[in-house]
Amino acid sequence: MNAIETNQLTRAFGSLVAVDDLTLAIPEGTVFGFLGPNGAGKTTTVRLLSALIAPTSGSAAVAGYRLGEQNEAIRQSVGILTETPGLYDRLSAWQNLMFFAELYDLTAKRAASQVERYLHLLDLWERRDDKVGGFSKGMRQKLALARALLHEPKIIFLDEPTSGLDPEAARVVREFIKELRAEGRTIFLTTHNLPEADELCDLIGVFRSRLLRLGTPAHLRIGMFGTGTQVRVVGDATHWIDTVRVLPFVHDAHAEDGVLSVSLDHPDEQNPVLVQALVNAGAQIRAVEPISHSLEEVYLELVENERQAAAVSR
Ligand SMILES: Nc1ncnc2c1ncn2[C@@H]1O[C@H](COP(=O)(O)OP(=O)(O)OP(=O)(O)O)[C@@H](O)[C@H]1O
Repeated sequence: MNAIETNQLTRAFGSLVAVDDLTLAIPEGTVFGFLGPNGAGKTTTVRLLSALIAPTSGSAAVAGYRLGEQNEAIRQSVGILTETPGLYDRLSAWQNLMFFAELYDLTAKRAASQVERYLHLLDLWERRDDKVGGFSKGMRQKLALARALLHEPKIIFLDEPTSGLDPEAARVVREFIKELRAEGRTIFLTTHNLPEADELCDLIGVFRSRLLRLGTPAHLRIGMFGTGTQVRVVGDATHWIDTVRVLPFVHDAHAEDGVLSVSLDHPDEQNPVLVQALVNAGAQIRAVEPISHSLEEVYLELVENERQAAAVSR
């Protein structure tokens, strides 16, 4: 089943269309990375999907409930970690969570057991009676995460969950996200941290008012840049360019610093032929590796292409 489905979901603020015709399906148990530049409409999308604001047009189903018709059920099924978690500095960690548990309508007994569970899970139990005003940014973030989870939502929206955290605290949050996924929950992760998205996400949507691309990190890489093989050779790599360009499956090749970069579609089958051709021609090979592009390169290329296309159509 899909945790989230949208169909031509659109939200305008006056003449500004923040979310334009978004059609998307996110299967249950997925970590979905929602990437886009500042002002792309990501927070607006999260607010739409958690039934905090209404769409201008289009439809969506969240946790199987229809947006607009079953909003209360949607709110009960989702947990949200926003960029500015409103915690009460004068209350202790325990009191903060108990306060929010009551807002979620948990019984007093269940609230206490859930608060205890998440304080333990996020390693805040020893600090439960300390006022949150004295907490570090990492501790606050963990507390805000606990708050989003108290009612055991099936779908969790996380807006920049590791932003501003030191590497150790960020790692704790990332590991926690992996545990949530292992429990079968769906995570909708908004982030500008592309290596983090690459590490965590099963599916990625690149978004700038409209959905520019949707796919697994690997598919996005191949879709943007194709596949390729790097061959490191002894001596000047330009010497072997013609040797590989004549191979029928090679789309293109170039050489730099003793490395031949060869664009081809099926490395598993074609690398042995490529290597054989080079050896036959007299090349001495140091290493053969896949060409890998970072998600950051893919993202920047996509957003830049879209910016140029928008400029041309104006
Ligand atoms: N309540 C509102 N009234 C008017 N305009 C709004 C409102 N909420 C958002 N917008 C506009 O919609 C656009 C998208 O904003 P949104 O906050 O969704 O972007 P974002 O992708 O979350 O940005 P960031 O990465 O900077 O957090 C922006 O131009 C913003 O100014």
